[in-house]
Amino acid sequence: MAHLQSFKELLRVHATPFQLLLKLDRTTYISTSRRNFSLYGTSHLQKRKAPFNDLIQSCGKCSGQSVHTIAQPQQLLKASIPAPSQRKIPLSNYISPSLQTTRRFAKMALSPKLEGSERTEKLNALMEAGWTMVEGRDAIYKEFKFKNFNQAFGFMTRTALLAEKMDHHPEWFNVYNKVQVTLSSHDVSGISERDVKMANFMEKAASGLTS
Ligand SMILES: C[C@H](O)[C@H](O)[C@H]1CNC2=NC(N)=NC(=O)C2=N1
Repeated sequence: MAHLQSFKELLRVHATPFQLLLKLDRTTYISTSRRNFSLYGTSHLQKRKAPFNDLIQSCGKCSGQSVHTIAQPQQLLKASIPAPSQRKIPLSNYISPSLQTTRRFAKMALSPKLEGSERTEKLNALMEAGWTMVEGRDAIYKEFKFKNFNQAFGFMTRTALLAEKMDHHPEWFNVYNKVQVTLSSHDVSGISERDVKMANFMEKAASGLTS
């Protein structure tokens, strides 16, 4: 598979250095525009040297933020993606992005699958509230039981408005006063902060309504 050795190569591939989107790895993406570039990633500085560390240092603004911006185009041209063997970037990772694509990858990078102690802490709280883990996939489930259909549908309506705002949608089934909900983030094939946020919203929306 063709590999990109440097940013120059990427720019050659793309011909003009703006609106590039490159997936550096599972949780780190870079999108550039004519004026700057942004690194999307949850721990691009913590876990390993960011591929554009020299640019980030030169900017001096990044304090381990998840999104880092700004470099001048000429700096980008100088930047090279260090390519130790395991970090060669397949050309197939190069994505000529629509705005929506950029947003989608940013969402994935900024809200990856929950892991470690943060995951345990957040899921335990939801288990206390009656959520359960889904057998065979990384997802959470709860059945809400309301006084009547009206209240069940009102709950769904409020959640639907949030889902559209978050661009994050539940898998659910409603019959009369029951709403069975499964939450998972399809783009990262597991439970992310988005699912925790939606579950907590549902708990509040249902409080006082469930029988
Ligand atoms: C194109 C659209 O933005 C994506 O498909 C969104 C829509 N809603 C979603 N909902 C959930 N639960 N997971 C997703 O990955 C997801 N992605």
